[in-house]
Amino acid sequence: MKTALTIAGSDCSGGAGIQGDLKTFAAHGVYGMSVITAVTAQNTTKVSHIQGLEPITISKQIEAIFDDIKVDSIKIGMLFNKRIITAIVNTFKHYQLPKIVLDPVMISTTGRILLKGDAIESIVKDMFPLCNLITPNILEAERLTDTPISNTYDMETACRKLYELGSKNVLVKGGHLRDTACDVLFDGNDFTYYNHKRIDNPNTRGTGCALSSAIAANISKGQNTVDAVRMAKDYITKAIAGGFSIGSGDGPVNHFIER
Ligand SMILES: Nc1ncnc2c1ncn2[C@@H]1O[C@H](COP(=O)(O)OP(=O)(O)O)[C@@H](O)[C@H]1O
Ligand SMILES: Cc1ncc(COP(=O)(O)OP(=O)(O)O)c(N)n1
Repeated sequence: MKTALTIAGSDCSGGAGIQGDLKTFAAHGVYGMSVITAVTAQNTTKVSHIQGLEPITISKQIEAIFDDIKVDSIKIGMLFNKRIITAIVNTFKHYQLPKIVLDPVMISTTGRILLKGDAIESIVKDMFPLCNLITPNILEAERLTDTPISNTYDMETACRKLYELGSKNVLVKGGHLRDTACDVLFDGNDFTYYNHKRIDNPNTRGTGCALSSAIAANISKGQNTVDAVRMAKDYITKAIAGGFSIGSGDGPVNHFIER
């Protein structure tokens, strides 16, 4: 059995974060494990509370897993603050790491800050160089490169700038562009474009989490990065098409449809 680990925040409503990641791993037939960085109280309309965990609690979770179990890939999501990032990076130093897919989660679709300002610098300096792939959305890529993005040409420019920050591959996701859902991958030499039709369904909660954990699951199963992203993009497209309403705000993507 292949394994995958998510290091992320808990979303009690089950659409994003740890809960969305574990559903994605299960749908890929990969054994999922989790290290929780923060507990959020959120639903389809808002994030009402966030409690970052103490760094020691995060380090101990990582040690418990790596001291005993072979980890075939890691997905990293919500990191929340600088102390948490430092704890993870310091604990990682004791282990041989598999490929890491990092979704630099900064803000929820419902508008709540999920990464404190002073933590952005730490992610870039300490985390990006450890990663096989980073998967910023348009807003995150704009923030990280300080450049506006409105089309695929701008996405390529952002990919080049982000690549210089140390990750081996960069995927800029186009879900927030108006009339396309094109994602752009850059490996330092070549671009790969994943161009799917935009789906008209507001129930897209957890798309970024599901995409990055699907990529990690595919890497666990031995896929290279280009194919892992292609398969994950097919997965998320179907999951968005099947997204459903469960509350008064936008609902989650669907991990349970026939594929
Ligand atoms: N309406 C949509 N139709 C099709 N694909 C979408 C749609 N919205 C997002 N996606 C895709 O979902 C994935 C997550 O993208 P995005 O929404 O940009 O990330 P995030 O959830 O981190 O903001 C990407 O592959 C993106 O292209
Ligand atoms: C705990 C937690 N982590 C990440 C997110 C953001 O999820 P994402 O898939 O990027 O997008 P939305 O669900 O916000 O549309 C989150 N909300 N909570």
